[in-house]
Amino acid sequence: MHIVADRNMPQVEAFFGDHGRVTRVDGRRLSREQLTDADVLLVRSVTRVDSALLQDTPVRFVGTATIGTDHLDLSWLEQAGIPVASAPGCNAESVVDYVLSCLMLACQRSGETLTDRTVGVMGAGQVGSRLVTRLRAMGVTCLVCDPPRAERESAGDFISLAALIEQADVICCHTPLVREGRYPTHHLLDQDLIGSLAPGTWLLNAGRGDCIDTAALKARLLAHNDLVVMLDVWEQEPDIDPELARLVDIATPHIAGYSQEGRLRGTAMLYEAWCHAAGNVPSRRWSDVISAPVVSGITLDAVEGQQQLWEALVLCHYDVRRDMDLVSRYWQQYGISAGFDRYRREYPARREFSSVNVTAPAGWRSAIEALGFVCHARTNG
Ligand SMILES: NC(=O)C1=CN([C@@H]2O[C@H](COP(=O)(O)OP(=O)(O)OC[C@H]3O[C@@H](n4cnc5c(N)ncnc54)[C@H](O)[C@@H]3O)[C@@H](O)[C@H]2O)C=CC1
Ligand SMILES: O=C(O)C(=O)[C@H](O)COP(=O)(O)O
Repeated sequence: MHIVADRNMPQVEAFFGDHGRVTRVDGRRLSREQLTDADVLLVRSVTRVDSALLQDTPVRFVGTATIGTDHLDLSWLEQAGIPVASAPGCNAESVVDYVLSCLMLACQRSGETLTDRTVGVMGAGQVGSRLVTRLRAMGVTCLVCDPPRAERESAGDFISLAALIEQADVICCHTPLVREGRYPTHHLLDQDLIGSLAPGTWLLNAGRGDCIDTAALKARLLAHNDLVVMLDVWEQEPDIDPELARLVDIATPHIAGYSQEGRLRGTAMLYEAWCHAAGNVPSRRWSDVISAPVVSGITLDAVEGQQQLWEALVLCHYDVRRDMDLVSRYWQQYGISAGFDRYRREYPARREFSSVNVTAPAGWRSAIEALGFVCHARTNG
């Protein structure tokens, strides 16, 4: 068996190596000629998988180690009878960790307390619903907009996008890119909605870049510069608008889901799906191949308040400024487009909050666990 895999997918050899030959490719530039004897194709979000790529190739299984599937022509793949696997939820915890790092940095910069803000979450799937769970456990008021879920579920406290924009002063976008159907998300935040954001609103996008009309966003920032904007995803990646990247408060190159756990779970989920399709029993799990964390424990002592604790803990473990600073160096050195992809390829290790055991006075246990860390409570503190 010949397995062709994106070079930016970890540990493919460890999972698939016993079953065939693995060839690594640059997923951004993959061509049909590279697939003339491929049986299995494993991609990331940067490869468009459609008839132009796969027609007349022997590929009989496609796996994408991502949550989003907008880069796959699913209807053509179904018509062609090629089984497809994605990795729902694989990196959702990682994205939530990223969002919390951004929010804590915004609090630190403005001197605000997160519980004084109201967070509006657009898209309450694997990522959005986990974010809401953590924020509500922290005591933060959350509003949720998810029309497909609102339609399907009788219970739930979903509101419209217009109401969310009116009532929330932090807006987090976690919608997939959907171009057709009843609930399209392309430019979901359009010029009018961007114009209606109250001055001082924090706007974060870790869904897909095209869900926001970024020309309109840039125009507003140039005219008023009255929003705090945090973008991990962009229109036209990797060739993103450098002026917009300079204007926003946090600019990262689509790495919200890049925890080591998230990336390994992606590979492992494809391996499990392929085993299932091929009638094999999986013999490896992601936890078998992950390396030991550099930091596995943090001790908190003289904590004065909840907000101080959250900022200290989150930014001590994962400070998003690391990624902002490093990628801006990559952009200077390699240019915007090449630097964007290169930083993602060489992404420095990041572990999820749940990998860290926090030792702290017992009274802080719930505030620590709400964030997603493991807490070892000291009764004498
Ligand atoms: N920045 C990054 O590194 C990452 C980005 N993503 C992106 O985040 C997206 C969301 O991820 P998941 O939560 O795992 O996906 P999911 O498929 O579990 O959830 C998406 C949710 O969005 C809702 N939705 C669909 N159309 C909507 C609309 N018009 N308005 C509001 N909500 C709508 C759906 O009903 C669903 O509940 C992915 O599709 C992917 O594009 C995912 C992982 C990492
Ligand atoms: O899972 C998703 O969906 C994502 O957006 C991934 O984090 C994107 O990572 P790559 O597949 O582009 O490496």
